[in-house]
Amino acid sequence: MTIKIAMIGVGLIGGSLSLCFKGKPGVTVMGYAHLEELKDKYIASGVVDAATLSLEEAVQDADFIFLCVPVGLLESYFEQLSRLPLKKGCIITDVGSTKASIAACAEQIRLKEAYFIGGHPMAGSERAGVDAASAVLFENAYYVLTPSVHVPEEAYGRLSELLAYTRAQIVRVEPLLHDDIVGAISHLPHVIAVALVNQVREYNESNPLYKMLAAGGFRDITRIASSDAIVWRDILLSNRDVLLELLKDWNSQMSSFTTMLEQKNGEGIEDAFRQAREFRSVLPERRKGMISPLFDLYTDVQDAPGMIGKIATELGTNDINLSNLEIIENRVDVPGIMRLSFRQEEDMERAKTLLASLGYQVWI
Ligand SMILES: NC(=O)C1=CN([C@@H]2O[C@H](COP(=O)(O)OP(=O)(O)OC[C@H]3O[C@@H](n4cnc5c(N)ncnc54)[C@H](O)[C@@H]3O)[C@@H](O)[C@H]2O)C=CC1
Ligand SMILES: O=C(O)C(=O)Cc1ccc(O)cc1
Repeated sequence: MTIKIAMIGVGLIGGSLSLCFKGKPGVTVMGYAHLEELKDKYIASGVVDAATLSLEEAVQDADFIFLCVPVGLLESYFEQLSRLPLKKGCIITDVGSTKASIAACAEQIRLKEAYFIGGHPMAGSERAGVDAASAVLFENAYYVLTPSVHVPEEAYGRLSELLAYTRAQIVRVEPLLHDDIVGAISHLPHVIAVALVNQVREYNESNPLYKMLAAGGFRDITRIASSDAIVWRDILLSNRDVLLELLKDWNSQMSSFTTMLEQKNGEGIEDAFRQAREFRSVLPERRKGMISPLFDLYTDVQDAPGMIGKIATELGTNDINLSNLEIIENRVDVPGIMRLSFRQEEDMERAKTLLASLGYQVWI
């Protein structure tokens, strides 16, 4: 069986998806570029099998079409696709960071013989362009899909099956709920990071010592302020209503700090820090992701480097899929704990039995 995938926009996300699919049995990836120099670059970088400047040629006979352009261009591409001859049963999906506007567009322009399923891989970086693409970008991340009621389960299943190549975990979410949640956990933090960096940038104009001393921590917590301006302009404008509400709440959080400082309310400041720490401590600790937890197993660590190799080999030999392995060190002079995370509860149970039989002390 052959599968043709058309990638419309081969940047960080389109390029990373292409790398996940290219070379898989029967799969060919065709990139669409809107500029001649990009077409040559896509081919030269080896992320796609072929590239074209013609949208019609890119999508001809495609089984899957991925729209990987900035959010502000999604509707125009969707509309163009609805007027092109597409393969019967073709699945069009997107990777936009907002889901309500493209879902509304797909609701208005009903495709005849193709299906639209909105998508959002919940992983990325502050980098942009095909040079930043990576085959492992989505591993261990969540991948949101927002199928409408008109999409048959068969089509949803076909897309989920293809996305298994990304090694991400599929989560089904309603578009409006997606935008509310992602607005709070991703879009608002980007706004805050940019505002914070710009505030310090302005202070720095009168005293360059700000920049000099801002190395390290400040740089780390504001990493996302280096994200692509066009991509983020489109995301914020597309999720404008949600963000306006979130910013009202953010302003009231800031006002509460202003009041506590004016009133020298030390107890209130302590409470704010304690409440934040408590909630943060129950956030899932996996590096990428948002909703469902992993299944975790713990064991004492005597010799971390040696044990990691041994345990990973034992699990691999027994076909147990380990999702993540982490050493949690509390103090430098005290042996830490190893956390083994599994996507499937069954894998965790099998690992527990296996490691216990090998003499390891394990607990959940
Ligand atoms: N940056 C991130 O970490 C994430 C981004 N997304 C979403 O993925 C989408 C793509 O973003 P990135 O890959 O980060 O951006 P990018 O800038 O790396 O890639 C965008 C691609 O679209 C192409 N493009 C720009 N204008 C075009 C046009 N008029 N016609 C055709 N192609 C055009 C660019 O040449 C580039 O290949 C956006 O909708 C974004 O919201 C989703 C998850 C994570
Ligand atoms: O750089 C980071 O950490 C990100 O926040 C990446 C990111 C950007 C946009 C998305 O829609 C999802 C993930």
